[in-house]
Amino acid sequence: MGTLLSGIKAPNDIKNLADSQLPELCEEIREQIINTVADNGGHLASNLGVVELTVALHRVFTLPEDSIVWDVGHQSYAHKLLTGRAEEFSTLRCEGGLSGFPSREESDCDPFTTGHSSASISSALGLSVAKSLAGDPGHVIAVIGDGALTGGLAYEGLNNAGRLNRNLIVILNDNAMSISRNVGSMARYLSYVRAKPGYLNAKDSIEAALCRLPKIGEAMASGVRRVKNVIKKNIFNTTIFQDMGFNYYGPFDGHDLRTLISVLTMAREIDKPVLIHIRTYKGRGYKYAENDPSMYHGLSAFDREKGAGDAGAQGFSGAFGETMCALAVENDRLCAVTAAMETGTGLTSFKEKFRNRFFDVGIAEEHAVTFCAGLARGGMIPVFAVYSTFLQRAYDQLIHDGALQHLKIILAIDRAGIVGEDGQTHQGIFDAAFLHTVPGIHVYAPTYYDELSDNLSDCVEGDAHLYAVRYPRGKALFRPEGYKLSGKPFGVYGAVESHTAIVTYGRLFSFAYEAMLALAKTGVKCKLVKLNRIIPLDPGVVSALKDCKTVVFFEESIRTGGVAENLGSMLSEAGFAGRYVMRCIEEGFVKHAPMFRTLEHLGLDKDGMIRAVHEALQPRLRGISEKGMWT
Ligand SMILES: Cc1ncc(C[n+]2csc(CCOP(=O)(O)OP(=O)(O)O)c2C)c(N)n1
Ligand SMILES: CC(=O)[C@@H](O)[C@H](O)COP(=O)(O)O
Ligand SMILES: [Mg+2]
Repeated sequence: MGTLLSGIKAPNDIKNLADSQLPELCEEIREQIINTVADNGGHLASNLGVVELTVALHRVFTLPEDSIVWDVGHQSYAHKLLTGRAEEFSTLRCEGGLSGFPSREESDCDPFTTGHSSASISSALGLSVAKSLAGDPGHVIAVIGDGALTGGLAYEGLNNAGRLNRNLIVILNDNAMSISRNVGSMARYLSYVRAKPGYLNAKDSIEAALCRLPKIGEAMASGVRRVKNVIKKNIFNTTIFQDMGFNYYGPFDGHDLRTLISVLTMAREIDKPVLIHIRTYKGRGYKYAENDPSMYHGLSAFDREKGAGDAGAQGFSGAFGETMCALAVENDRLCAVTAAMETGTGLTSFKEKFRNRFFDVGIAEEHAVTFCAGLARGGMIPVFAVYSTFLQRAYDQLIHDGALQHLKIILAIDRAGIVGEDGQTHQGIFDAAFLHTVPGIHVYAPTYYDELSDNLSDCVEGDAHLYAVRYPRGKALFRPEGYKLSGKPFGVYGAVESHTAIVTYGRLFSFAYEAMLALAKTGVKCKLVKLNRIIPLDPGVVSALKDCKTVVFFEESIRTGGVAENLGSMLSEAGFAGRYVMRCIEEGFVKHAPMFRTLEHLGLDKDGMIRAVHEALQPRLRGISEKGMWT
């Protein structure tokens, strides 16, 4: 670690450095971030883009009295390094180590634990109002990217904040990129604002004025007043932000420390909402990331000298993308919709081949579902490819705009289940539960790529209602020899006459099958029920299980409201008198760790399953047998 950075042991230590040392500090921060992400994986390009901004924020504001809310939070690495977490930074995204996102548990300089986009203005506004009510003078700053500004929630925040008579600073970090190139009218508008010549003149004169601003110290007050006056004269009056009640300043060079510090110092003094528009470059300071900011947005460990290789969409996402292309050739009504996750969901080749049927709607999951409703109403067959965790945003739209209208919308739910290093905010462990409450939906959980294709093509062919096909992050696991697609809602494998049953779905089937084989070798014969369609469950599943003495259900999902609970209640109604054990995710939030380590911890790997079956068969040893049917 660089010498300046290693001297920063606590929040606000940065204030002990001289102005002249700050560029070197920025270099050290960049080095630290590049090396750590090369070792551990993580979000590189976005973090490299905000190094100067972060340094400027920490120079001007005092944490934790003042609060910085990073939108999404994937760009908070420099902030971590400057708030007493430099020593532990090498543990970033590792099990037991620092989170890759802001985390309240980690530091009181992280006001919120975040990972989902477009929420910063709302939460910063609430915090600011609370401070005001409590008589707390602290400032609140929201840093939001141009990509995050495509999310509707951001406008709800802006709308609400516009009339505030208190200092609230929103920094728009405009790098013209979401994960892919930013899309939509707002992106176009920002590029217009950035490029408008009259505007640039104003910017130049503002910058010239700012350069004359004295150093922090005695002369600050008059300097700030002077700059405020100059800025007032040069303010660009016609931005949407100005119209919404914000004082708008910018766009400024977001890599120019002196300008940033001066503007922030000025903005701190204004008892109104202020929006500071800065232009930054994603990947700044690492040539590979500068050249391909999209690939370096978030990535696995790589060789720093050689850079990362672009593997393209692989695993389930790759299979989904290929299937979509194949289906689109046969059916010209098939459309693909993504909420700013084109590459992650495997839709790049669909976009290239079927440009007029591909829609990146920005980070706008609610809109995406309702937009799909419109497409469906107009006779198209929309497939919304979305990560499980982000679909949470669109619950009402599924019910009101989709299910109630009896429209055919297909959800391709990627990253369903444990996702690994992104951790708590990104685990896909809620959809299987909340989709139970969406009337009429059919949800499939393929274990293998050909099952995914089969399910998707059935949905495209099927009647008019909501469908979801949910599949995990990464690749398919063990496939039993001779395993064939059944095309049925469930299948029964192994010792079909046994009174001991394992039930599961999705990728856990692979582990369950291996567990079943291992148990058989030790004389414990089980049947294995694989659920292909998890909502609604086929009544045949109940028939296959109701005479069992012991049923153990493994589910990579939150227990409350999940498939295991639902099956339990169906069995109960059918008069099941055996022991029903559910091994699901009990804790609401599962921390970051490698995906398979997490499954192991949760007892959802092969060994965990073997243990659970043994325990279920010997309940008295654990002293829990008399407690009823469900455990
Ligand atoms: C609700 C939601 N949808 C999607 C994402 C995935 N996501 C994370 S960062 C990102 C792009 C953000 O772009 P921007 O705000 O401009 O930040 P940048 O990376 O460019 O600094 C996306 C789409 C998310 N975190 N939350
Ligand atoms: C910050 C964010 O929300 C995304 O960048 C997310 O981390 C992507 O996850 P995958 O790596 O699984 O595509
Ligand atoms: Mg951006």
